Amino acid sequence: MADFEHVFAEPPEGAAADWTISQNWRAYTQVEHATWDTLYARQMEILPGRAADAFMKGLQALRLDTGGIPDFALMNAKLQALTGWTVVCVPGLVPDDVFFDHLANRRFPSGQFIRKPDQLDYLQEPDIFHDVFGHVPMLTDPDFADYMQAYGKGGQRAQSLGMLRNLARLYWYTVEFGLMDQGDGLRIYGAGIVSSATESVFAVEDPSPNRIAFDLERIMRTDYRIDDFQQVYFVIPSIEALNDATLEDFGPIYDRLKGATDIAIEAVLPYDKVITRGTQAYAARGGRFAA
Ligand SMILES: C[C@H](O)[C@H](O)[C@H]1CNc2nc(N)[nH]c(=O)c2N1
Ligand SMILES: N[C@@H](Cc1ccccc1)C(=O)O
Ligand SMILES: [Fe+2]
Repeated sequence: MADFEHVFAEPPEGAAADWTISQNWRAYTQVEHATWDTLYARQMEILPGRAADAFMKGLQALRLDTGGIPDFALMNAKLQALTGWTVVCVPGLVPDDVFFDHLANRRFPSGQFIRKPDQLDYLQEPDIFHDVFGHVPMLTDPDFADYMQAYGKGGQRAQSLGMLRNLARLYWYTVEFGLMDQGDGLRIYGAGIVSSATESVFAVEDPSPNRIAFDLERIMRTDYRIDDFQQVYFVIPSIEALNDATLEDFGPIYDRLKGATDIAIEAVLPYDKVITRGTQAYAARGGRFAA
């Protein structure tokens, strides 16, 4: 991660001790506001029928479509009234302990910058479109709001126990790339998917990836890829069920994980509850680097 443009080892100049910076909303250019509008409009063509109802409802409630990059002062007034969460600005990826401290206090750290017009489809670091459009709607859901705070506290604990590599996979396969069985079909709730035009279609409809029922310990043993569409998605029955499954003390689970092997990204295990078994054709032909 060291060569990412927006990663720093200590709070950069102008940032507070908790790494927050001012959004400085007035400084965004017309091009930057237009980038938000383009990305927003594109997702609205794709997400109805694919994104979870909880996501669509949250998006509506926050009114992130009033033109341009949302002003956090206005957005936070709505969000805070709903679930007590606020969004704060950070210069980019922040260290894990800083990230967890924000979540544990119901503050979601969002990048301040927006992607350049030539990066609409792919960028490595989270920008304000991913962080706000992707993450914040779900924070209006009371159960999800509690889950994220619990994850922050759980992260602090995992870090002290040296188990962060395992716990980070839970975040990855739920908060970032989670699918939900909504009853009327498979739906997206993961921020990394809903903020991506291409993965929004791939995650729900493509025959390539495996889709496997949520299994906490299995997820914490499963590798993930950060550079392309996922080869496996895990499906929760509901946000409430996700919350229930993660309330238990992870101590004994961590003890078991210390002696367990990692599970390959494309593996399907005998005990997996398989929802769709993938062909893995997309990854086999070279993923996003395919000719
Ligand atoms: C697991 C770990 O906490 C995770 O990679 C964190 C690190 N720092 C971050 N910092 C920001 N701004 N946003 C993030 O999503 C994260 N993720
Ligand atoms: N229950 C977990 C904390 C946690 C909750 C929710 C998500 C992640 C972690 C623990 O004991 O460590
Ligand atoms: Fe994210």
